[in-house]
Amino acid sequence: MSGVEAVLLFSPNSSHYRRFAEADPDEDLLVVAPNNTVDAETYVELPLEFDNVRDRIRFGIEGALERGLVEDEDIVACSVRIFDGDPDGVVRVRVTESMRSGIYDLFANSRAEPGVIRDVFEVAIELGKKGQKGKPVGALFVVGDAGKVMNKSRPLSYNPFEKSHVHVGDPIVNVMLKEFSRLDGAFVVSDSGKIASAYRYLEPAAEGVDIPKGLGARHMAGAAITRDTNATAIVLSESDGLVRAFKRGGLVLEIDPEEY
Ligand SMILES: Nc1ncnc2c1ncn2[C@@H]1O[C@H](COP(=O)(O)OP(=O)(O)OP(=O)(O)O)[C@@H](O)[C@H]1O
Ligand SMILES: [Mn+2]
Repeated sequence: MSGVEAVLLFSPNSSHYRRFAEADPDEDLLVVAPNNTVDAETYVELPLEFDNVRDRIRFGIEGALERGLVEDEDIVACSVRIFDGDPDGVVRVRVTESMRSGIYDLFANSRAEPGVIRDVFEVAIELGKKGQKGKPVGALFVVGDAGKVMNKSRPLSYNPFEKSHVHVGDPIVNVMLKEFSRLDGAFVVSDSGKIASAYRYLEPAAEGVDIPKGLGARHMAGAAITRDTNATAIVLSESDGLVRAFKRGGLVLEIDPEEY
């Protein structure tokens, strides 16, 4: 394709991929898909199939940016599926540095399953939009590496999820999470999305944790537990209404639920 820096093929089938690869062997061809089924040389993992084309493209480009495969101001062509079936559309996009939101890193490189991160993230966004009965509410979700997280925390109250085998993403669970978010402490969620506990008081070591000044104890505890374990923390702030994610002891994402 002329006038573009690279061609991004979103979830191509093998004949589709071959057609592009043979048409112009010198072209920078990137495959963006959940799995590299076509054995592409340059491949960006898409941890989730986004239904929305705009989200899918933005996410794929962010992944390519993270990997240094495209850069600010590049014009790229994205071959994507817009209707059902095989890729059926091409969208030209100007890559901008602002596409690097942190979402890609959050989903692609977390220990928990990407779908679990998404489900928890969506609960936090929804809670942030609506609050609890119209009042702003805060919440702290610690996702992944749950055994270690449990070892570095203690219960503030009885655990309503004890012996239950419920998972995030289940509509009834979302109602429960929102209900329990009025109370203190953190939710602990396993790699596969099982809710291990509510009302956990986190006791991680806080040295070496570097988070923006002005954030309080909830954010500090959330950030610190991700340095002490391989968990990801998703925090909704009661005071400023933002959803933040922490990994490896640092802030990776900050989003206003109203704009998401
Ligand atoms: N170590 C901890 N483990 C679990 N939950 C905690 C911990 N520390 C604080 N919290 C929870 O965070 C709540 C708010 O605390 P604080 O106001 O200090 O946090 P914050 O970071 O300013 O969050 P917000 O922006 O929501 O006010 C507490 O009421 C408590 O439920
Ligand atoms: Mn506070």
